Amino acid sequence: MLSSPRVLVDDVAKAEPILDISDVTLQYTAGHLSILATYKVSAQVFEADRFVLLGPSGCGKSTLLKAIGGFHKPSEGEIRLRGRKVSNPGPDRMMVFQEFDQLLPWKTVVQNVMFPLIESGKVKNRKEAEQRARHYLDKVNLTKFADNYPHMLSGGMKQRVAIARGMAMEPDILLMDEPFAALDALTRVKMQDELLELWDDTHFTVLFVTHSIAEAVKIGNRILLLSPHPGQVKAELNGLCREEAVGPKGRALEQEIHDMLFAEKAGAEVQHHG
Ligand SMILES: Nc1ncnc2c1ncn2[C@@H]1O[C@H](COP(=O)(O)OP(=O)(O)OP(=O)(O)O)[C@@H](O)[C@H]1O
Repeated sequence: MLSSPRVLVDDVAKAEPILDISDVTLQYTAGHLSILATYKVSAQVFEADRFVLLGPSGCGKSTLLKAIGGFHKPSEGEIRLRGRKVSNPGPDRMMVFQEFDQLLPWKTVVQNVMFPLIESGKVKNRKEAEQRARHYLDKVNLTKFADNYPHMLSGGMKQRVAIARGMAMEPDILLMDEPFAALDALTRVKMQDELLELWDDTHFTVLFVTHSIAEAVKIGNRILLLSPHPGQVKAELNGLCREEAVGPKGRALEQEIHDMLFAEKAGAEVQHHG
C-alpha cells in the first residue's frame, strides 16, 4: 500500500472540520467476492471549502461520496459531519448526480425544488418552501422556467435545477458527483463558471467529484488526489487560488497533477513549485 501522502501546500485551516473522513475503507461484497473501493482514505473538509476528489475511473470516488451521503457503510474507519458519526442519509448532506433524470418528471421545476424542503420539514409551510425554491431558482438563472416540467429543459438546465434543489436545503455540505460530466464541452464550462459565481455569492461548502484534472483545478480550492483502484490518498493540494487556475500557471498545475496521478511508483514524491 502507499507510503504516507504528502500535503503539498499546507495552509489548511485549523478550525473544526465540517466533514472528517478518517481512515475510511470501503468495499463491496458479491457472494464470496470482496471488491475494495477505497483503502484508509482520510481527509477533512472545512467551512466554505470547494473540496475536489480527483482520481481515475474506478478509484472509489463515487463510493466515497455515497458513504458520506450515508448510503454505504465503511468497513473500516469513520465519517463525521460536524462531529456526528454518519450512519444514514440526511438533509444535512444533499447530493447532485451526473444523470439528468434526477428530477421528478411529474413535478414542475419549482415543485421539484420544494419537494425535499417540505418532506424533510425544513420549512414551516408550502408558502415558505415556494419562496425559498424560487429564490434559489433565481440564483441558478431559471426564474423563467420555474413552472415548466423537467422534460422541457436541456441537460444543463436540469442540472441547474438539481443544484438549486440541493442548495435550497442549505445543507452542511453539497455533494456533487461529476455533475457536469454528461454535458457538452461548452455547457460544461458555463456551468463551472456559474457554480463558482454561486459560490462567490453564498460561500457554500461543496465536495466535488471529478476525473477531469482541468475541472478539478478550475473548481477546487483544495484537491485530494486518489490513486487507481483501490483509491488511496496520493496527495492533497491546499490553498489553490482561482487566479492560478488559468493561463500558464493553471496548465503547469494540471501537468503537475497529471504527473502525480500517473507517477509509476505509488506515493512517489513530487516537488511543488507553486
Ligand atoms: N455496486 C457495486 N458492486 C460491486 N462493485 C462495485 C459497485 N459499485 C462500484 N463497484 C466497484 O468499486 C470500485 C469503485 O467504484 P466507483 O464507482 O466508486 O469508482 P469511481 O472512482 O467513482 O469511478 P468513475 O469515475 O468511473 O465513476 C470499482 O472497482 C467498481 O467496479
